[in-house]
Amino acid sequence: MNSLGSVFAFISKDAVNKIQILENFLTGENGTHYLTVQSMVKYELDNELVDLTKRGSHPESGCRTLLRLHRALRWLQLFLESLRTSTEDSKTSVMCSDAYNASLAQHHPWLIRKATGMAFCALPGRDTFFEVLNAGSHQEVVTLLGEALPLISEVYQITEDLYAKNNLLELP
Ligand SMILES: CCCCCCCC/C=C\CCCCCCCC(=O)N[C@@H](COP(=O)(O)O)[C@H](O)/C=C/CCCCCCCCCCCCC
Repeated sequence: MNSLGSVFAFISKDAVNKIQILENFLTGENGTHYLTVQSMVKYELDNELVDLTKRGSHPESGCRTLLRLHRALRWLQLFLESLRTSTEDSKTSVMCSDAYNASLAQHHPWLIRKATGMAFCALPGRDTFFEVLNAGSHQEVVTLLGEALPLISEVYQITEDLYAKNNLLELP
């Protein structure tokens, strides 16, 4: 994302911050509980380490932090699928914003939605995206995406099912 320009810095900064929160749990004194998503959910729920209805004493639990990244993964899945099936005249800004509106947008306040919409207008064209992926010719990238997307879907679905089972999909 950094190679796409500074206008995307506020997005990548948020993603990096959230990954850092999870890495800190993993390397912390209770790190063994953070080796899998399943063990993290069990540990945090059993020990009342998650703010379930409103933000309180655990504003940055592993569960709520992963939930934000999980929702972003859905955006990525939709966007990459669009990119994979796109044609020469497809617009990345439209693909990106359609994917955003079908996923993350419903969880973001007005200001973030506006800022994100403006960032999408600054997106480079489809060819640049294929180059950014740095995986060979267009056809090779399309093949690679065809292999990667089922794995992204699987990861997404495992987390979605686990969070649904534990009523964690709307954590504040
Ligand atoms: C072919 C090139 C592919 C490029 C691949 C890029 C890979 C990047 C993958 C994901 C990046 C997006 C990560 C965004 C995480 C957002 C998490 C979130 O929703 N955070 C909000 C809520 O957090 P809390 O306040 O509750 O802690 C936070 O408010 C958001 C802040 C920033 C806005 C995030 C907008 C995300 C838009 C979707 C990404 C567009 C990327 C466009 C570049 C291709």
